[in-house]
Amino acid sequence: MQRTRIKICGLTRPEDVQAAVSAGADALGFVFYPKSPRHVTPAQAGALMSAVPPFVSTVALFVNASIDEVRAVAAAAPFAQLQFHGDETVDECAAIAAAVGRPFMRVFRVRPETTGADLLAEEALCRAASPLFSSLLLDTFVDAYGGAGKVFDWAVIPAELAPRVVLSGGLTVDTVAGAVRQVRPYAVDISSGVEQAKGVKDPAKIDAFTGAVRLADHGA
Ligand SMILES: O=C(O)c1ccccc1N[C@@H]1O[C@H](COP(=O)(O)O)[C@@H](O)[C@H]1O
Repeated sequence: MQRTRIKICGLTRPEDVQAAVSAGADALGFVFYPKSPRHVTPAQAGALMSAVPPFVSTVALFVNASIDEVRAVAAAAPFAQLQFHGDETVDECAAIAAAVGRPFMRVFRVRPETTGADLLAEEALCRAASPLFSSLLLDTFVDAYGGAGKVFDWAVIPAELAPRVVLSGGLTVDTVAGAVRQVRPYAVDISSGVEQAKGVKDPAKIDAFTGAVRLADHGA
């Protein structure tokens, strides 16, 4: 069985980057949405990313940003992948990704009425739109866009889609093992669940989170 990849999002401090890397995170997320308490400037992100070792990926998260804003970040911070977490259309995601030459994840913010067919249709649309599309990231619909710690009903995820999705939305140290066992996603993504305060990560929670994922991967 494949191991579940782990993304830790919303890093703002060098010690939090170090904690996530030490805990074995596969990807680190940096938020370029000015309204987020986890927002970093391009220069701050460039400095934080310079401490990330070669085989750990970096993700730049945007909410309704323009091509020029994404270009400005790309010039200052060597991120590996984009995460579009707003109301961008699929074509806008594809155009921005092409402009900066990076693959992209597109968020689907799941509502109570969302169906499995909706998720499959969205993934097909993204694949058709761009060779740079990497995966759907599933989060819970909230007005504030993300990082809100809210869970959706994972039962909506079709079994055939699960191995390709990034599962997020209110995951915690206590719930992630159940999520991995139930959904078997490609990856899990967490932000608020491993914080001690907004924008400040808790190294013990990061360790516990990655440990819980690994145990669940091994059937424990
Ligand atoms: O982290 C943020 O502040 C944020 C802001 C705007 C959009 C998305 C954001 N984070 C992403 O939200 C989900 C869920 O986070 P949480 O674990 O429920 O706190 C996750 O994909 C983050 O990458």
